[in-house]
Amino acid sequence: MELSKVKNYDEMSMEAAKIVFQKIVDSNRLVLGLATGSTPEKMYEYLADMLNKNKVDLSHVYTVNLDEYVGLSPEDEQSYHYYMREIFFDKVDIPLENTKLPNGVAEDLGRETREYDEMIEELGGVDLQILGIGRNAHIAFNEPGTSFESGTHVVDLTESTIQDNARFFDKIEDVPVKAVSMGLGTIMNAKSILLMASGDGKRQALKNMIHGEITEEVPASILQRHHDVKVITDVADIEL
Ligand SMILES: O=P(O)(O)OC[C@H]1O[C@](O)(CO)[C@@H](O)[C@@H]1O
Repeated sequence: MELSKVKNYDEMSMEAAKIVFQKIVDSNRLVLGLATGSTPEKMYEYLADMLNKNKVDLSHVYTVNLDEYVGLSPEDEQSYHYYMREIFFDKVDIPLENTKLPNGVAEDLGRETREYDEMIEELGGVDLQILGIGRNAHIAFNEPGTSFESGTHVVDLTESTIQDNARFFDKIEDVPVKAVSMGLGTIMNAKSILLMASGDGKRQALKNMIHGEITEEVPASILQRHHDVKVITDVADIEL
């Protein structure tokens, strides 16, 4: 694991954007795993700026997102489909057919999860996976207790995640209680991983992830077993 300590959210976002930008420019074909949530917002903004200023062609870039809420259609403003279009896809010149997210309104969710994993495999796997981390050390929507071997699956969100995400909704009852999420096994298959964490609220999760026991109770702790993880954080007293 590699650690980059930065001063603030802005620096974290810029450093991450530069890494992703370079990877895009250096590759003939790239599968990017994308995350949502508040953490990567500014990174997408910086990345879009860099791509546009340099007129980078993105027809060789494919994206697969980590997760989507169950019950929210792509047109729903709270859906991750909507978030990705608003924050990134509509701002850059990427063919929309290259961008994939789980379908949270699929009639058969079990089939959706299987087909999502197959789709990732057909693309050749994820080259670079961007991650945030939840306060309870969840990555994607893999809550404590999720199997380290899990593929894409349907998740019951924990109370703490529902509370954390309530800020994006008018009222807490509107927060979906289930999501379709890539599994920990899926994430571990990525060739490289870039995890961003900002703010003191993530301190304990980061400490547990880096130094704690590798246990399914701390989903992000599995990253200790990945050979190519870079963490960028503005949390002051985090060490490797
Ligand atoms: O970036 P945030 O909003 O703090 O969320 C942290 C994590 O929680 C999720 O939004 C899911 O709840 C992840 O996608 C994200 O990595």
